Amino acid sequence: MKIDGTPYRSVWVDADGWSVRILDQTRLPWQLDLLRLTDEDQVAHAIRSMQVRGAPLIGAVAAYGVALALRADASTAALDRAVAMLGETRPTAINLRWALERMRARLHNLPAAERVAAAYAEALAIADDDAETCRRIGENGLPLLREIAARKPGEAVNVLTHCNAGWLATVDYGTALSPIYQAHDAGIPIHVWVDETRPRNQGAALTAFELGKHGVRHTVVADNAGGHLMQHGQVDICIVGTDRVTRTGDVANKIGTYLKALAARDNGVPFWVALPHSTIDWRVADGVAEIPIEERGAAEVTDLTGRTADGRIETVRVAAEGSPAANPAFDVTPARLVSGLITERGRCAASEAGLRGLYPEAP
Ligand SMILES: CSC[C@@H](O)[C@@H](O)C(=O)COP(=O)(O)O
Repeated sequence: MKIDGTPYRSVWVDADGWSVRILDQTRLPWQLDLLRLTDEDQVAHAIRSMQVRGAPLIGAVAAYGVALALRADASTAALDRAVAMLGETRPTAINLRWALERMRARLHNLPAAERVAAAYAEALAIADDDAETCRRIGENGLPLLREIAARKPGEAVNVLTHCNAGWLATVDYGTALSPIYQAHDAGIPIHVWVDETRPRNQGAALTAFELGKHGVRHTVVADNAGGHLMQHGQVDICIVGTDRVTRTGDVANKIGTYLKALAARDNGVPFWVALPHSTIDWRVADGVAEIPIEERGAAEVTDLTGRTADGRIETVRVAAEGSPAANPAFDVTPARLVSGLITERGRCAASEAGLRGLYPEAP
């Protein structure tokens, strides 16, 4: 996708042919900082600190982290160490484990001398796969928006989304935002309600930034506004991304997603979830009981970061001094509240039968 006319992916290999470049998402939307990562510890730090975030993107960046680790030591022990260390960086998004397992499977049986080149090739294949997958998710979600547009000629289709499931969360195009970009490019009038997404404000900072750069009309709302908007007929459809979908169709996503699904159900608003194949955890059946939910630091809740009037990026405390805070970063929306899933292979019911219909080869 483009920023001010320049095409970007969210991760790429530098012109030097080996170091890894990312956009520092902790500085967006205020500053466009390109970071250069040169070893697996820097990659782990980038994922933990959320300089890169979003389920598909952290998988792709971790894959490059394995390639960087092997440059220093291509032994099997080093490969296993890098996979284990990078796999510990964030617990909820299954894409991380998916990408690392794919790297390990590709590299384990190769002679050490062949591993570095193969690791870069595999990481690129993962990145390319994600970009193409997300493009297709857009194609498969587009008819939903077209149908709504056909029912209200001359009026904008109002979509509500939570967190950032755009190109910044993937290698390119995004998941939930991909159909929105395709609809906008096809001339369908679209307006997006962007949940701010406390505590880290991925909606206000990243989704609003992306949509603005693409020229998509949008409005940032406080997280708690969604129910009211739905009651008043101002939301035609909710589309969100996800960090892990169980084989039965339960959906883990950024904290607050579940409440939006409840409000959507109460108001008869369709609630769709967009995901790539790498987000499905075929090993898990019960999302609420089995998906690990990341607990992040209290400071993300008690403090806010933003730009001052004179252009400095500063963090200020908003909670009362001394009050403790809890920060569960994800929640699980049970499949029964999900209208359907949008994947690169098409749309399906949020159920084991629905998913297996699209992925018959799954374990
Ligand atoms: C295509 S991204 C889907 C999800 O990863 C996204 O909605 C989300 O919850 C991201 O959480 P984050 O904590 O910012 O990594």
